[in-house]
Amino acid sequence: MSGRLATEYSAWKKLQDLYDTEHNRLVLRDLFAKDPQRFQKFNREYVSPDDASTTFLLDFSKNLITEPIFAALLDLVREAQVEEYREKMFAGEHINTSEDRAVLHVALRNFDEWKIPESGVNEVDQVLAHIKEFSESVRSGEWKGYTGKSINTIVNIGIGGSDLGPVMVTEALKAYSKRDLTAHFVSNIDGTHLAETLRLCDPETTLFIIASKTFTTQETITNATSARDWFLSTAKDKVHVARHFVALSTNTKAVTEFGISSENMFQFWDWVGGRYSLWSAIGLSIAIVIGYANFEELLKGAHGMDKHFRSAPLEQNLPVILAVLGIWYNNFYGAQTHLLLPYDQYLHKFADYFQQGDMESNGKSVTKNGQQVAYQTGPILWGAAGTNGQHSFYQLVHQGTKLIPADFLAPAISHNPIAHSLHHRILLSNFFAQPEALAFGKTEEEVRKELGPNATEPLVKSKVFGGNRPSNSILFPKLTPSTLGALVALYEHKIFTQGVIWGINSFDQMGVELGKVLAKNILAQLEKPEDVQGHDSSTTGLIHYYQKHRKE
Ligand SMILES: O=P(O)(O)OC[C@H]1O[C@H](O)[C@H](O)[C@@H](O)[C@@H]1O
Repeated sequence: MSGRLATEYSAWKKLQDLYDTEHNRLVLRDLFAKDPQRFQKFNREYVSPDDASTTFLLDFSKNLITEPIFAALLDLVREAQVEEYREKMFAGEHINTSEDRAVLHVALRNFDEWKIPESGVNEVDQVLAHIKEFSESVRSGEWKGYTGKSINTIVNIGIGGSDLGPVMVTEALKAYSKRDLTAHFVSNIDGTHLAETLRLCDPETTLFIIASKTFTTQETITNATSARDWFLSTAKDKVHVARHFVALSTNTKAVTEFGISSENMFQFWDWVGGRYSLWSAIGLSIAIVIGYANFEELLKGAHGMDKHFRSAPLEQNLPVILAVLGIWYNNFYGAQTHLLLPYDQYLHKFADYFQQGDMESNGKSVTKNGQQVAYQTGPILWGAAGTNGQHSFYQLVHQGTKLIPADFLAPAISHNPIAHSLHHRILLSNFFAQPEALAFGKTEEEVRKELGPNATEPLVKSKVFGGNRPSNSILFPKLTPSTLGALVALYEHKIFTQGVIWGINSFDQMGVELGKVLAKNILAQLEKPEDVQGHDSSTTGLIHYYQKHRKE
């Protein structure tokens, strides 16, 4: 985030030399065979500074690194002044330079630990109290709809960061949810999303939570307006809107204009980035679903990781370690993507969540100083919950032509130990086996031995696993609110660290604007063919085809 080109650092040049001279020798089979201490050297246990039960193990021994490479990667962190930029973030300096904003999601879970001199920070506790009071009154049934019935359904209407965080966390912590309360999430402008959701709702017992930082996002405002129309088609009187619509936003004026009174608005601030907002008022649906005490545990878990990130020496600092390993593959091995593979069904939205978190943050190609980068920045992030992915795309990960570094995550204990934990033991055996198979593969010799002398050459070749495919394994006791908070914050700070090294601004998202502007222009031209002006022949042809075939 210094804005310097990463390639100018001497540590970068050193890493390039190390890659050029060493990479042919970086064979995991050999590295493990030569060094019985390899696991000891390259694993770290995280224990939250606030709560010893929030803990996990990061095993990064199955990476294509040696101690000198690891040391050089940490030198890069020092040279890029990650520690200085980290302090600037925590101090509330405006490190989001293009928008002249502080980056203070850490202030949303600070619990008075650090004094941060930014306006709004002193209002965080007040908003948390509002979330607590409101979520408790909905959960207890005290909050009544317009006919006097309690709320049994909530619908969060929001998109991007105003959707993905609440969706991911409410799924991840379903074991803690109030089972007689249903939560829906409507994000897409496609009317199908809202229509199919409203079919499941009763206007008398449904609460709509309109989540939008800006309160100008076309999808959210259109969905919210249609939801209000649907509600009023039964409730009739506008005065009832107050019992059934609340807003989460930084934009009081637009919220009031929409017809939601300020006491039903949950405030946050421009220093909360959309993709870092689940800790803010945007988390209201989370608090309603899992209860405020669990929501606070989530925040505390993240805060513990903030403290770790801020104080642990680099060689012990888990976000930093994940960040530099990512850089090693992304920038020196030429890996294009990174996999997130939680072996936990509850985390089935984890990769979706971090697609925005990582790709909207680090999908940039100019530095903070406006220079074009001549190196790769943020990876394409993808993933799925294990073991589903194994029966889908793992073929390519094991035997395809691409190097795809992966993070495997799993809980030691399941919330659902059915069949005497048989399911969980099978799940975990896969969690242990996959990184092993990726790293060590199966040699031609092993295949020949297994198949016997009559096997054809093509069959032998097709069964060889090259191995040497790197991965991290993260194993935690149980998926609790606090552990989830720590894991999310771990990846947030990883993204921060990588952004600083690449010299980019991880906290704006200019790349999402152009399409929005063009869509607005096209929306005004959709009625008549003669209105379609100013486009290339492809876009014009497509719109004309639509106009010929639409039947309203
Ligand atoms: O919360 P909103 O203001 O409605 O914004 C929702 C989303 O809009 C855009 O797509 C931004 O790129 C996202 O970062 C943001 O989360």
